[in-house]
Amino acid sequence: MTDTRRDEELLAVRDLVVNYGPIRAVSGVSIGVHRGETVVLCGANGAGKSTTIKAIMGSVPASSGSVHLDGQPITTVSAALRARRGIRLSPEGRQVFATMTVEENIRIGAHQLKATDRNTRVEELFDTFPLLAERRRSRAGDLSGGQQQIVAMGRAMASRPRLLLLDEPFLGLAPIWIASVSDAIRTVQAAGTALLISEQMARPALELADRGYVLKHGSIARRGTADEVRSMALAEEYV
Ligand SMILES: Nc1ncnc2c1ncn2[C@@H]1O[C@H](COP(=O)(O)OP(=O)(O)OP(=O)(O)O)[C@@H](O)[C@H]1O
Repeated sequence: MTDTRRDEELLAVRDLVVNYGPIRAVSGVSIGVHRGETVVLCGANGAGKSTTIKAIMGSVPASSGSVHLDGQPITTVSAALRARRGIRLSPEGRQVFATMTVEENIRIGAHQLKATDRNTRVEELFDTFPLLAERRRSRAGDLSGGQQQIVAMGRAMASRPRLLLLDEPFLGLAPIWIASVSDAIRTVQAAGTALLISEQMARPALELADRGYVLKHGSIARRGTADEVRSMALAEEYV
């Protein structure tokens, strides 16, 4: 018997429509992410990237269409339950808990693990993200944007997700921090975690990706390998 699960997509979004009242933000989007794969969703401001990511996480409802994780429908499942099933989001604007330390932020991310596993996981994260270990006792709000991005990713990785959603991880970062966040993303990839990255600044994200989609006015305008999407994005000035 062949192992069809290996070929099956980890995340399958089909014909997703999201309306905000009378505004249609996402209009029939179909995307897939395989196990261990990195996929970029790029497009201009307002194209519908964040809304697609939020609908996958379950923080905005799908008006129609479906979302499956590992072949199981999760379209109407709460965000909390999706997190338990292995999807985690590092949101646009990082949204770290500014008055808490880096370690406290990471511990919050680990809350769904068994109590006996939490300390081990937190130490594992400090081993894999040395930049977090260096700032372990710093207030998260005192860190630079790039450092906060890595805190947000560490917090999301604390529960060992199978799929990590990154919404605009490079937004507003200086080149040196783009390089550090790229390194942190490579660490996530090395752990075997699948990634879906929403990014207006497509170039650094596509350098890390296997495949990409280009969203325009709420619909998928293009799709292809990272190289193909990079050429399209260059021609259309997304990068
Ligand atoms: N809460 C909301 N209520 C009403 N309209 C919204 C809301 N959030 C987003 N929109 C609209 O939905 C469309 C898609 O927005 P979305 O934030 O998903 O795009 P985006 O590609 O992520 O853009 P950005 O790069 O600015 O985050 C835009 O027209 C936006 O104005």
